[in-house]
Amino acid sequence: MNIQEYADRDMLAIDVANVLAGELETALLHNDTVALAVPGGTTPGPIFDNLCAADLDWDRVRVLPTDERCVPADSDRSNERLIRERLLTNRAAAAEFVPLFIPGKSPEDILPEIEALIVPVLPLSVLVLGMGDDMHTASLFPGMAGLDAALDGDAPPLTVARPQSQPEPRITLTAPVLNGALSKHLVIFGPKKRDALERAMSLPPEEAPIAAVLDGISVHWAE
Ligand SMILES: O=C1O[C@H](COP(=O)(O)O)[C@@H](O)[C@H](O)[C@H]1O
Repeated sequence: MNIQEYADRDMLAIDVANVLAGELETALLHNDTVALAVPGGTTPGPIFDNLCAADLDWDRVRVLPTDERCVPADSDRSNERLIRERLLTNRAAAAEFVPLFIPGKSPEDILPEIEALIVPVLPLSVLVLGMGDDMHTASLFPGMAGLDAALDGDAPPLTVARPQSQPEPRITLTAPVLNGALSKHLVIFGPKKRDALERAMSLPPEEAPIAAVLDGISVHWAE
């Protein structure tokens, strides 16, 4: 794991977007299509605002969320909504979005359909993760039912998460898909998350799920 510190959040957003664009460009040299998985939540918006302008063959890029909250796509809690509004715009409007949730059915019922969409785009070429103060990443939450199975190296690519701390169920990529990415980045802001990450390093992944994906990851941090 390598931790890069930035002077401020704006600098981080510009630099990380450049790194991601460079990695996507390289991946596109070697593949007809490439997959970029990105988080939702409050952290990645400024990176998306920069990345969406990158001069890439976006029509060969498949963009998917690392996890989705099972809410309507127009909800302000929808990760899809954030990605569509902040990333799939400008030049990146040509990219194809691959959803992790389709409203109207229960998450368990929709899972086979979503898996059939996701499996063909794997492995991920580029992965960006966020992390909560509680050390969850994607929607792999400490203490949630099914966490051990989702962290297992033989886990199916997706699982339904019902974290007690959250208002809605989630669908999330599992540890083997996250760890199968050719390039992995974690973006965190503020001292609380920095402390949480440092604590996670000495905790088992069942208590600190972020610990399951730190091998070979580039961490980007700004105050
Ligand atoms: O719920 C979620 O939380 C994490 C962290 O979000 P943040 O708001 O603290 O940046 C995020 O990475 C994940 O995609 C999201 O669904």
